Amino acid sequence: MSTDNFPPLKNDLIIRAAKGESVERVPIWIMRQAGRYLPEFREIRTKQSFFELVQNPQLACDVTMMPINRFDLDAAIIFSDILVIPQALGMIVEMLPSKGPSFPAPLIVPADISKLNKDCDVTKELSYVFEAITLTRHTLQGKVPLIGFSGAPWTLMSYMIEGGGSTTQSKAKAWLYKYPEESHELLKILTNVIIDYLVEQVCAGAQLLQVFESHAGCLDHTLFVKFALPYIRVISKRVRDKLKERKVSCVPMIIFAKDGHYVLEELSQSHYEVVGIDWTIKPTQARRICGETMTLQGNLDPCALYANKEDLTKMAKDMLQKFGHKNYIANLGHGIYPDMDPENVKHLVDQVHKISQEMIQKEQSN
Ligand SMILES: Cc1c2[nH]c(c1CCC(=O)O)Cc1[nH]c(c(CCC(=O)O)c1C)Cc1[nH]c(c(CCC(=O)O)c1C)Cc1[nH]c(c(C)c1CCC(=O)O)C2
Repeated sequence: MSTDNFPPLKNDLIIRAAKGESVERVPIWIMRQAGRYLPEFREIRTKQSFFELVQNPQLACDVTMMPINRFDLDAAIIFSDILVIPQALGMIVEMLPSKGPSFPAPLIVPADISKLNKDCDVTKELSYVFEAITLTRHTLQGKVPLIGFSGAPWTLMSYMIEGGGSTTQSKAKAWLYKYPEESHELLKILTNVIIDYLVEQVCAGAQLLQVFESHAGCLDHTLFVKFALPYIRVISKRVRDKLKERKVSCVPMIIFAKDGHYVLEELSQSHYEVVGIDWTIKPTQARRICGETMTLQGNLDPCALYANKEDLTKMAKDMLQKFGHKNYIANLGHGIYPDMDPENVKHLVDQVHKISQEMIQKEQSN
């Protein structure tokens, strides 16, 4: 499928917001917008395993389109997972029904790094993601932009050592204290793969990129600055350089470090157009730290969607007033939960549009 005849973009609100340009209404998308809270997703999951969906470009495209067909969202995000990178490096990852991701053979000691296929050809190993992106760009017919993504090095490293979810990340953190050099070696391997992966996603048609540092919250400032931040910075720089070399226009990049309020200043100076924030920091404080010209994304508590519609409207309004309509992309502060009522998602999306449009019109008439 061709990558040089994509349909023209009809809604570029999120791209304009990411670049700090003016918008007529605030764009909104929802992290994990294609997921188990949608009955049509649960239906398709009765027939296919999670990674069967991810690895089949047509099915991945169909799932990506599910929330776009239902709600007035301003971006699609390619249906995939951050754990496709450990898979490309040769690790086995299973998605267990009530447990989430699981690695039957995690990395235990630094010598295990040598088992990784560190020179893997990303173009080949993850070709299904690139095919899904190109197919989805055509299927979207320019309705909204398509976001590509990757996990950040520390988050991927911690999954590869923990072998699944963990509240303390203590096995992975032990590496940082006991084996700092080998930890850097692993982080460098991951960074190189992530860079190639993101560049290929843009070449395949991704119009924005989000880097997920989901496990920022278990580090302290010193560890983050040593083991996470340098790689986050190298990624944004090298992705831009590599795209330039290939004469492909760069796309806006979003860094989202869950629970990363303690490194917001550093993240806002890491050459990403957008900083995503969770609900543990006040919007006004995030603005103060990141500056007026930084585009912020977030940060409604995902549980706010359990509230009644009237209260949800108030929370949407409050969020818009605090962030302001400029340099802002509305979103939750983390992924949506599987038991959420899709009706409430629709309400949030529509209210963000309605309220922000009124705010902007009122400001223009003054
Ligand atoms: C940490 C992480 C993962 N995956 C991801 C992250 C970073 C974001 C975050 O911090 O949550 C990213 C991700 N995972 C998924 C997407 C798809 C795009 C989207 O709609 O946002 C994205 C962007 C689909 C998914 N990834 C997963 C599902 C549900 C799996 C299923 O259908 O059984 C979906 C729709 C599984 C997954 N994948 C992962 C976990 C922890 C789980 C289990 C938890 C859960 O079930 O929600 C790893």
